[in-house]
Amino acid sequence: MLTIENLCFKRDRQVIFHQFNLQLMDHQVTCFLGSSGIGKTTLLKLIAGLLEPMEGQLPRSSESLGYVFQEHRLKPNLTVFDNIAWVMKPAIHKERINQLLKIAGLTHAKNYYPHELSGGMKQRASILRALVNKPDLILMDEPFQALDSQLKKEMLQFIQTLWSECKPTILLVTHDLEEAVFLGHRIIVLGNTPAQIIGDFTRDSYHTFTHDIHLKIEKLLEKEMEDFRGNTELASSDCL
Ligand SMILES: Nc1ncnc2c1ncn2[C@@H]1O[C@H](COP(=O)(O)OP(=O)(O)OP(=O)(O)O)[C@@H](O)[C@H]1O
Repeated sequence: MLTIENLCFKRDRQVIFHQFNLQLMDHQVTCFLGSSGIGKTTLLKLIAGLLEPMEGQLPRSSESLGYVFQEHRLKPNLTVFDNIAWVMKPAIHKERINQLLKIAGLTHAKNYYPHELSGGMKQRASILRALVNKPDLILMDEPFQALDSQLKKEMLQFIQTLWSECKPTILLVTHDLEEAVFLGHRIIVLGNTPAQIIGDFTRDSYHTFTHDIHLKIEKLLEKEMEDFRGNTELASSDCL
């Protein structure tokens, strides 16, 4: 179980989390949805230990943690293979890189440099880099946003295959409900300021999210966007 207790965090004067609590099951994919700027990336960075909370308890920053950032962050002077090998722990056999490249359809590009890759290939390579050490916890921040719909489908399938391989705990931030429904065992919707959980949905006994749940989440997101627009308009009229 991954437990966040009484988390408080602010940026400049903006309070992003105030006494925020969350419990997440191990070996599940949990997806976070919510309007832009609500604090989804901040939450991942706090969990990863990249940001320090003002108060509260976060899960211990696990040694075996993989982080897929919004942008690919590949080293430009290393090939795809070497980018992955560069972060690999000595205990892991290099054959794992070849296996992962095969699953991701990147075998032919293993000796390419990042500038020779398409956006989707770069993103796949950076996902492999985050997975190579078989981390127990994988944090993914909108990893598919740069991909076209076909590639996104393939990547979703790819992540599902990788999840079935060793069942890591995955926390995925996304704006795409279909993506969350496809991959998530649980979907958490964040709203309000400071951020709160305004929706929390788990798959039903048939292991799917029902149509009803889809509609509920869509409604929550729409309402959240309306409130967000309202607040932005108020804020800009305050400036006049
Ligand atoms: N480096 C920073 N310095 C100051 N404020 C920041 C910084 N990064 C983010 N923020 C602010 O923190 C708040 C939460 O940002 P965060 O990136 O976590 O939101 P998000 O929900 O991930 O948004 P998006 O969906 O657009 O990626 C926002 O109001 C943002 O302006």
